[in-house]
Formats: sequence, C-alpha cells, structure tokens
Amino acid sequence: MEPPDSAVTLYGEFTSTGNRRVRYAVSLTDEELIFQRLTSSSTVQRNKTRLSLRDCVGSRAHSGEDESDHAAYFTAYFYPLRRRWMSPGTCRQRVEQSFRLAALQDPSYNLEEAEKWAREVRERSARLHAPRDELVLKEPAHRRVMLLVNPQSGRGQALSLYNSHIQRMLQEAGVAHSLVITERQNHARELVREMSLVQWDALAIMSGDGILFEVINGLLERPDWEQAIRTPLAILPGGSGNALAASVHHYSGSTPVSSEELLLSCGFLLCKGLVSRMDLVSIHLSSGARVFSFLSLAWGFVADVDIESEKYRHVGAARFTVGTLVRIASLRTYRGRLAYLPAALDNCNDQNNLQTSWPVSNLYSFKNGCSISELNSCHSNNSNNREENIRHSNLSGPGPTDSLLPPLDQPVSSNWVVVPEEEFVLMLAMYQSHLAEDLFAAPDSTLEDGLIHLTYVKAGISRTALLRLFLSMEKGAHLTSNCPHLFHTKVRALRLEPQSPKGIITVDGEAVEYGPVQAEVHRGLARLITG
Ligand SMILES: Nc1ncnc2c1ncn2[C@@H]1O[C@H](COP(=O)(O)OP(=O)(O)OP(=O)(O)O)[C@@H](O)[C@H]1O
Repeated sequence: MEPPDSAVTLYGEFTSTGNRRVRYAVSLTDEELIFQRLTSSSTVQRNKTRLSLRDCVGSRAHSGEDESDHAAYFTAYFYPLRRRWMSPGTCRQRVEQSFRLAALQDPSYNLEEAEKWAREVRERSARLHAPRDELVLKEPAHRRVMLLVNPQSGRGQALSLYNSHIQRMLQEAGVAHSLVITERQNHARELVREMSLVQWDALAIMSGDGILFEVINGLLERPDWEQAIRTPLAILPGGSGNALAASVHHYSGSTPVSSEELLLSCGFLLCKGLVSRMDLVSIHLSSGARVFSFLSLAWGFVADVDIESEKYRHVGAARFTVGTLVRIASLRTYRGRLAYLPAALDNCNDQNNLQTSWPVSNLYSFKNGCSISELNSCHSNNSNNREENIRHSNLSGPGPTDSLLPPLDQPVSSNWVVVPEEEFVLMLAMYQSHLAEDLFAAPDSTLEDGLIHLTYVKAGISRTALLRLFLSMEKGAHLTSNCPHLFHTKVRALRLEPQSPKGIITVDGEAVEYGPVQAEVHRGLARLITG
C-alpha cells in the first residue's frame, strides 16, 4: 500500500460499519477526507475515494448501540456536486460516510478517537469556509436558527419537505433550530415585528417568496429596524415560484436544477452559514403606504400571469407556463407612464453599474423637474440642481429614507428619464436574477449590485414574439434576442403611473393596490445566507 502523502495530518485504519472484515485506510488533509479499501494482497490497488471538506456539513461520533460492542463510530455528511442522472449539469447529492473504530478493547479510548476525527472534520471544513469579511454565522453547534414554514405554500408540501430533507440536514450540521409553522397571512410579519431578535443568529424561511416578503417588512417596521434588518435571513424553497431560492442557487455558481435539488442546494448553504448583503427596494404605493421588496415590481403581463395562475397552483412551478399560455391567448395592453433615474446618470462610482443597453434615441430626458403626468405641459423651473429638485418623500415610520424619490404627487427630478411610450404589454423591475425557478429574467443582476433591472415590452408585439421572449427567458437569452418591442436598462429609482382603469401590480409576486407607484433601491440593506 502506498504511504500517506505529506498533506495527510491524520491517518487511521478502520473497518466498514456494515462488514467488519472490510478495512479502510482513512486519511485527513486540510481539504479532503480520503479513504481506500485495504486488501490482503499488495498487488491489488483499490481506487481512493476523495470527499472534499468544502462539501461537508457536519460530522459526529458515537459509541456502539450494543453494550458488547467496544467500538466507536465516526460519520461525516457530505453534499458534493455530482452529475445529474439522465440530465445535464450537476446537483448536490447526499453522501453519508461512516467508519468503525476498534483499535483497542477500551470503548472510551475508541470513542475519544472517533470524536477526534469528527471534530477535525468539522473544524477543517469550517476553516475552508472562512469568512470573506465579517459576514459569517457562528459555528453550527452554537448557532440558533428560527425556521418559519408556511404549510400552505406551493402545493402544500413545505412541511413534508422540511421533514424529509431539511430537518435531517440541520441535524447533520448540528444546527439547533426552532420550527414555527405559520398559521395565516401576516403571521410571520407580526411575529418578527414584535419578537426579541437577540436570541436568533438567523431567520430561515421555508415557503414561496411571500413569507420572506412578510419577514423583511416586519423587520423594517420595528423601531430598531436598522439593527433588525441585519439579521441574517435564509430561504428554503417551498413554494411554486421560489424566485429568490433560484437566484441564490444561481449566484453560488450552480447550474439549474429540479425543485428538490434546489432545496438541497439551499439547505446546504444554510448549514454553511455564509452571509451576504442583499439589496432591498423601497416601494411607495398610491395610498401613501411604503413596502420593502427584495425581488420584483411588476405590472401588466407578468403581474397578470402571477396572480391569475394562482388557480393552477396544484401543478406547482408549471403554473407560470400554463398562466403564460392562457394570457398570451388573450393578450392585453395597458396605458401608463413610466419614468426612471438611470444608473448611468447617478453619482455612483461603480463602473460596472454604469452600463445600459438602452438605445439613446429612445430616451426622453426632462430638462426640468416634472411629473410624468405633466409630460405634455411641463414648465421650466430653471434649476439643474438635482438636490434642489428632489423633495424627499418623507414617509413617516421606520425604515431608511428614500433620498431619490419625491412624493408621488410631485414631479420627478430633471435627471430622470421619461419613457416616450405610453402603451405597454408589461413592465418588470427586477433586483434578483430569477423571477421563478425557470425564469432567468435579469441574468446580470446580483444580490448587491444596487440596481433595479428595468424591462418593459411596448404594445404592438405579436403573440408569437412574446411567447418566444418567454421561452428564451428560461436561459436568460431574451435580453439579447433583438426584439424591437423589448427595452431593458438599469436604474436606481422608477415611477409608474398606470392609466388603464383596471390592472394588477405585484410586489415580490403578491398583488398590491393598483395605482401610481414608485421605487428606490437601497443597496445591501438586508443580509442573506448565500454560497
Ligand atoms: N397557514 C397559512 N394559511 C394560509 N395562508 C398562509 C399561511 N401561512 C402563510 N400564509 C400566506 O400565504 C401566502 C403565500 O405564501 P408563500 O409565498 O410562502 O407561498 P406561495 O404563494 O405558494 O409561493 P410562491 O410565491 O412561490 O407561489 C403569504 O402571503 C402568506 O401570508
């Protein structure tokens, strides 16, 4: 047998848990657990199995269940990326690796040895995920997570998915968690608004995107919102859309996967506990209310499909496909006025944020502060000073100040762009990459780019062209499809004034009051567990 290589700092010879005659040489390096079956014949070379400690969520030791068994056992749990069966790409698959340690007749010695191995595996695995900065959760054994599950989300399967996958994963990682099953709408919002947060290291949400919306808004309604919104949040997909879960999975560099595979991917990230900053968008509604959004603001086709497809909920994620086909068959257009503050014109220094695919000839930029409603009768106020033009919308209540938004009934500033079109099929503002598991709507959006990715489709698009757009959205190719009816740009703030008497506006997939609405992005305001 070849000697252990120099990177190996722990070595042992153990037996299989199922068959004591099968022996293994087991090595631990800073990066891998390596094992190889030992044979009596030195001519037989068995392949080494290597498991990366980056893929390990936890490890534990225990003594034999039977009193006559003097051995101890050590088990490590891995979720490596493996090739998918019968389909392209990779996904995380569970691997449980156990060994039986019985070097001496003394059970306590064997247990000590097994505990040493389990501890080394845990510590080395944690070191490989050392924080990029201060954003990392406490080690699993000291971590306390509140897990909110909506039993009604999606096809009503969130609780059974928790029982079948997440509970076991968290146990394997040694993460203590308290389960809260939401009982009604706004339950999660009220709970996080009132409760003490100091005892929790993270709030995890297993549902569609609706409960996360409630949690974010509940946190921002607290008097201590500035601290509260820094509570790390985690998303585990349990709904039918699962847009944020799909986005987080995409940001971790992984390829698209099925719903169950997405759950394992997000569960793995929760066990690892790396935290990133996440943009939130402050949205002013016509009633004067303000809500905070982490995903999208939609009007027209996308909002209609989202809400009207609720009745096809029983088919899961396919509800959006069914809804899209139904709505395309009876295509509607909407009148309205749209204006935005381009990221390119903003004072931000981030050069990456300054690109826009907007054709310059399509821009109608005001010289002076002017509301969209006043588009055709705007009077000059002869001021080019942006600071002077902006009268901040000082909505009362907690949460950050919106420095880019004037009150909804006041003109937008002179550095805003007013879209010349007034007849639309859809307006979609995104701040994450995915609108649903298979809708890669804003391909270059990242968690904390400080941007609203604004897309609209103007009236006149054929049904076939619209269908083609949605089909290409699965791969994020719609933005490069050269569709003359589709426009896309990156903005910091926007205002929409619908003029069609009826319609649907959604925020994060939930319908909100229909009427004028405006939005401003707050870069990195929240915290999210990611990869
Ligand atoms: N026990 C419950 N019974 C009924 N509704 C609930 C319950 N708990 C939460 N809700 C409400 O259900 C709504 C939808 O939740 P969620 O987004 O989790 O699921 P979903 O709509 O199925 O998911 P998706 O957005 O992916 O389609 C939320 O607005 C929430 O307030």
